[in-house]
Amino acid sequence: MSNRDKCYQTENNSENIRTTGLQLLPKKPEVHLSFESLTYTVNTYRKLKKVKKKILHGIDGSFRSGQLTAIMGPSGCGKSTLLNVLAGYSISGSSGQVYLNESLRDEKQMANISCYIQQDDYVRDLLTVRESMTVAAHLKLPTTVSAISKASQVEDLLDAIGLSVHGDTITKRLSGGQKKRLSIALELITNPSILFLDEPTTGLDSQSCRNLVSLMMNLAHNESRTMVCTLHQPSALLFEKFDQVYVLSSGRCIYQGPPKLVIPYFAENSVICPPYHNPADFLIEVAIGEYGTGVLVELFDITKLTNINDRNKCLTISNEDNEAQLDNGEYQKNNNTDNKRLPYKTELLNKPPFYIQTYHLYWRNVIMYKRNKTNAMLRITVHFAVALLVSYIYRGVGNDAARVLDNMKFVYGTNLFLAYTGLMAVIVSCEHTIYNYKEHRII
Ligand SMILES: Nc1ncnc2c1ncn2[C@@H]1O[C@H](COP(=O)(O)OP(=O)(O)OP(=O)(O)O)[C@@H](O)[C@H]1O
Repeated sequence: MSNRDKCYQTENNSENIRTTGLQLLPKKPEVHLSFESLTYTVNTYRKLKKVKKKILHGIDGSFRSGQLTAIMGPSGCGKSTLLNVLAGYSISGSSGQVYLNESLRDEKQMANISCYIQQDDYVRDLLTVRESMTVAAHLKLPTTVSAISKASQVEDLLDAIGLSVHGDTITKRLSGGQKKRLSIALELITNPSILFLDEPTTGLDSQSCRNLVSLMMNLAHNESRTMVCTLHQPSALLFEKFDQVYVLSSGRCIYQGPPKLVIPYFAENSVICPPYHNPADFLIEVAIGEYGTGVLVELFDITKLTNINDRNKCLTISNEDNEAQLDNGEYQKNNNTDNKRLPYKTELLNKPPFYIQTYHLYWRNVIMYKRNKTNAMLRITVHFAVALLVSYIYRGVGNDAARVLDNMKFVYGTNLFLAYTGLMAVIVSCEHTIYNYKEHRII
């Protein structure tokens, strides 16, 4: 059976979601991401005084390749901050060690092997799905890859992600779930080993959530990627699909392990889940402190202690062992043989040169201008109107030597007008520009 045929059908869904191993770039190595004593501090201001605020309090953890991990916790507990720090977006203010297998994280390597899919879908509204993918392929893949190969990879990925039938649809017409899948496909072009997703299920209905989680699960299980996402309050059905959950409470870890072990683990620490309760809701209630802050302190300490004893910190119980461990009543066990940090090395990706990137960005903008006719017509009309007005005011002035100062004002004014109207476009699209910078880890 070819890789293409290894399709995966989600339960009770109308859409097929498939993953594929067909990639132009060589498969990047499996990467086991772990971190020790991770702290993140920001500056806040109280009555003009700078005050340091700790958001992450020296947490440890480990996210394994081939697993889908959900970072959970109440709002404001530091989920996105943890994702930003791990992905290398928030460097200043953070301390502690982040490991890629046995090596300490290197910023360039991290950018090369990972991608970060943010909560907001930054897909270009006016491009079709296929055009978005093609531009991304031209911007991200090396020039040694031919245009035909890039096109075939785009088709392959669209097929894999279940969007080939929507290839010619303008992205603003896509549903929320389809946009999210397009965001993932855009990142899969470079074949990353680690995918970070910030609240991917927010705003999606239960069916789309299930489809998306199934897709992430496939990417983790079938292609041995390390998938880490933040999650708010999933349904019980969705919750148990994850391989691992990492629970934060006020910037501290209170649990890491398989979802099935949550209830027995807390029960062992005298926190009993009420019957018929969604375990995900129960987790959040514990993390908020509804079962007492004393329990939370105990849970911090136990998790920390387990982590200190374990070289790779927080719990990593392999899936096969889950049932057996559940039966034995063993929860946070160290798995030293599994956790050995493996050597990690990968070649940095050669991005296309600046002039090629500029060329593709230029054509992307031309397409977008052509599709946004109202905007283009408005700009042309404004320029014509201003030209007519200025030429009427300055009619016959050019030949009059007594009005040199007026001529100077004319040159100054027209230059200013042209510069500002050009700059305005930059200011309006500034948000996207910042995102692009972030995407390429420039800031
Ligand atoms: N640069 C910053 N300056 C001040 N406070 C910050 C900064 N960044 C994050 N915070 C604070 O850190 C806390 C954690 O923020 P974070 O966005 O990580 O929470 P979260 O768990 O992702 O929340 P949500 O689920 O609501 O998105 C919040 O209280 C937030 O206000």
